[in-house]
Amino acid sequence: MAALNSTIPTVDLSPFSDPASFSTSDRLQAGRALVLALHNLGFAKISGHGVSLADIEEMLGWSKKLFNLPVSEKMKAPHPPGPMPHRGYSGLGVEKVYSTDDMEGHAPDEDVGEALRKISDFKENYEIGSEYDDQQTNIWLPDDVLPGFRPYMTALYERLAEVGKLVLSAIGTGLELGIDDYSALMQLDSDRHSQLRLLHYPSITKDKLQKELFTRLPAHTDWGSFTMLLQDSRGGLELLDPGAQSFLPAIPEEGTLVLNIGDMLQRFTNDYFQSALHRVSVPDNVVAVPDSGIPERYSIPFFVAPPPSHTVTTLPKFISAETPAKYGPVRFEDYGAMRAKYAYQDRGSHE
Ligand SMILES: O=C(O)CCC(=O)C(=O)O
Ligand SMILES: [Fe+2]
Repeated sequence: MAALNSTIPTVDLSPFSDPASFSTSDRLQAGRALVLALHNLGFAKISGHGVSLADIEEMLGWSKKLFNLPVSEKMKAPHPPGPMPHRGYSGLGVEKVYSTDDMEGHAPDEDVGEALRKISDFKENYEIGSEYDDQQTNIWLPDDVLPGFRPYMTALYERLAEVGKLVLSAIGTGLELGIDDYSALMQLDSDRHSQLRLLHYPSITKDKLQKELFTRLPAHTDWGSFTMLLQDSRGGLELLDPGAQSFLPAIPEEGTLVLNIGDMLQRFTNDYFQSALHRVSVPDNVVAVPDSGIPERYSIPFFVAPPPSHTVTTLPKFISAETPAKYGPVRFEDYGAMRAKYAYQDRGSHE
């Protein structure tokens, strides 16, 4: 079921997306293949997830339409100055992604947010949540700026939330969880509190990247349950192989999504699945074009997350004498606030 593709396995989830055509034992086999990949690496590529090539083209098409708008139009749906709500448009250099390691090692009087910003992220992003989210309200462009964008993205959110459920059920099947453990796993997915993110990395000269004034996206882990990501044919996403301690490129493969474990599934499984450290760099084979530099890139991650009020605890099944508990219970909302604290310059009420 798992095929090797430049060492990142691709797992076919058709037995879950098209259950009528497959047997229970096909589902078990596919689930086990997924669990094996996630246990070994913390990430995998998935196919057979039910999102067609035409859907993928359409998603990237809308994202391009959005980012092609003049900045003055995009700024009609501005992300607020602080980290919450994490909604709307952020222009180049506004949001800063970082890892927990980056938060440490600063002098007590140092402005950590400013120190992190010495290298800015050369990307623009637009954040969308569920229309039914009771904590964060979407920030939409006025309808006449990009007609059809809001209904398309609202439907896309719902669609990807379903794919997220399918992935989680494949994980639960592969782990062969009993009914109670399975329902605890399912609580790591709230249809209303996940996040759809549109990302655009404009072209940039190699010189700028080499002088280390800018990065596309520095190494970090995602803090939700898991992430499903679509990238265009340019590539650039790299994930750390924890065994080899080297980054593996997620070479774009038509129709596949990249799945990576986030901090909540790591805690839930006591490191049986490790949260994948990943970054966006410039693929080795990319040729810089004179004047414009390295070509632009688009990606669309969907972050599956628990409800904000949910306290994530490790499943006893993953605790033993050889693997003692590593993590205490954590309320997802508190954890997210801690991780997002420096993402925007105005740290809002989370300071
Ligand atoms: O653009 C990508 O491929 C990665 C995006 C990502 O890791 C993130 O937004 O957390
Ligand atoms: Fe990420």
